Amino acid sequence: MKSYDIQTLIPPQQLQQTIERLAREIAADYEGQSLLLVCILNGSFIFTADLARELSRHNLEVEVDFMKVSSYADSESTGSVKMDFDMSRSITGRNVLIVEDIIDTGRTLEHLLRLLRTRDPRRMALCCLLDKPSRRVNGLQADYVGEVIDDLFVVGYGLDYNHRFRELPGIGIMNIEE
Ligand SMILES: O=P(O)(O)OC[C@H]1O[C@H](OP(=O)(O)OP(=O)(O)O)[C@H](O)[C@@H]1O
Ligand SMILES: Nc1nc2[nH]cnc2c(=O)[nH]1
Repeated sequence: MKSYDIQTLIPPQQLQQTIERLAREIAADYEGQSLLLVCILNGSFIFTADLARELSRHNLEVEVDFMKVSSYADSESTGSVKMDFDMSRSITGRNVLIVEDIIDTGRTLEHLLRLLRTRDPRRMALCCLLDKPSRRVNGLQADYVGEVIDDLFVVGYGLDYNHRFRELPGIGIMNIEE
């Protein structure tokens, strides 16, 4: 049986402070406007919920929608993402904020942004909780970044290892011992 060693990287209190800061930055940019948060499933479900609740303390109209995408194995050559689950409404003319748990190589979001731009949003921006810039294979940069982390495999707060550990309240570094 495998045992898992998870070492705390970002405790819940620090995540809360980070989300409060992100909400302030976003609210300053969209003051008095409406904003559609697009939660990229699965990993972003907790982050999106907490960010939406934090944004409710500011002066903007927030809606939330969901989509689930995965990169094709040959996505670099096809430039496409597989749409597992699309959002339920039009984004044409809307302020859209894509909410991601983590940006690693940047491939998923590069392809997703290209797809969503064809739907003519008014303004589209990207918010990620965790950013691993050392892993990037393209120039992708988020507009709002929670925490920059090293090239470590992390779990918790929505992020999984083999579908487990999404429920952990903080972010931990996963060490796998066979
Ligand atoms: O920058 P990239 O290298 O493309 O990786 C980032 C993607 O990987 C994770 O999703 P994952 O495929 O693990 O799915 P999940 O959110 O359903 O767990 C994360 O939520 C991003 O969508
Ligand atoms: N759970 C998890 N998913 C990822 N996808 C890309 N990087 C990571 C990571 O560190 N943890």
